[in-house]
Amino acid sequence: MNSLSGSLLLPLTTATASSGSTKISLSSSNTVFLGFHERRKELKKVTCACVAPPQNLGGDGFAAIKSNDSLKSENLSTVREPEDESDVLIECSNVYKSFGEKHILRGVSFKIRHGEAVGIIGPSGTGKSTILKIMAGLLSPDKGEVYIRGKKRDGLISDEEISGLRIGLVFQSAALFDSLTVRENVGFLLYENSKMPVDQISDLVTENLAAVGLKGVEDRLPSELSGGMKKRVALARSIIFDTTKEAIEPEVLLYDEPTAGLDPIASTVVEDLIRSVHTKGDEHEKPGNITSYVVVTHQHSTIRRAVDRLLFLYEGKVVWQGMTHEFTTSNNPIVQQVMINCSFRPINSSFKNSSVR
Ligand SMILES: Nc1ncnc2c1ncn2[C@@H]1O[C@H](COP(=O)(O)OP(=O)(O)OP(=O)(O)O)[C@@H](O)[C@H]1O
Repeated sequence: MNSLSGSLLLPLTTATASSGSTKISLSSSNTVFLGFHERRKELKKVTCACVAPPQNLGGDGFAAIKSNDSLKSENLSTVREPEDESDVLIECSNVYKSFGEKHILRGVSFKIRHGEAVGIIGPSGTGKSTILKIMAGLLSPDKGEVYIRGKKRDGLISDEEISGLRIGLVFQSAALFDSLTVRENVGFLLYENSKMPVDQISDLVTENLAAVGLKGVEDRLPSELSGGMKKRVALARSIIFDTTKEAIEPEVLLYDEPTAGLDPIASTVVEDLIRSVHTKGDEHEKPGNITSYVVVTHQHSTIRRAVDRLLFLYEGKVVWQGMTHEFTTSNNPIVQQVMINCSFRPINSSFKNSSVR
């Protein structure tokens, strides 16, 4: 059974999730005739949390590190400073993942540090969403390790009870529960998993909806919202937390193409919201706020507005990583080819359909 904690939320409407040996599947049609209490019981099966033991945090972790993973032709093997490991929240080490004959990830290694805003980019089908799901603990690697605050995760998040870090995944599709109202969607984990009075949860839902620029939509169903509004509701759901808890673990939020399908203005709103819920590792951060986040994106505006550091995934490996502004000036031949093929432009262009092969 999946564990539940704070604001971590992995709702899967019309989707299927594997959880250890248990396969969970839920479609909106499964829930449409149930009352709210029953529907919550039903939906509770598909929420899960990932947590790990606390360690001391510190440092900004923003140094650009070039990787020499698969390319030797570029200046990728620059001398690396000794690294401070105490601020590493998530580490993927030599991760491999195949689906049948398709070898998608072939030795992916990177670290997500306290306070970071990281983007994962790369050609379509290169495994960006797959590595996000592995970080979230929804998929386990075939080979390699995932460390959560220094502790090796064995299997999926549902397989163990560890505490100290919340990891939230915001799905590309927003993945709201179709049969629940906006209020029920946003407050879902608190209704289910906290001792907060219903009225207090309702107030908190309204507060979090206001934080993402939504007012008066609490009683609407997801089908009554635009695509951009759905994404904002999903964001509100991912940042809500139990305000009665004394200690709130830091949270890493993973966004899978948060601006896909949105027009430029709606994209900008979502990108700025992603920034606004980020604490940037401030010493006096508010509990419950997002400590670090990772965004999988094809949108240049998202890269420019919402991300500080980039990981470039290509043919199953991280072939380049560095600060966002360094990407456009990189000497890496693959990066340069992407720039030429995709006309890397500042605002709202996309390289989703391009190939660097
Ligand atoms: N559960 C699965 N079963 C089989 N194949 C899968 C599964 N998940 C992903 N794949 C395949 O793995 C490859 C990588 O998928 P993934 O969604 O991670 O790529 P991506 O880089 O995020 O692509 P895009 O940019 O188009 O969203 C694709 O070929 C996809 O079809």
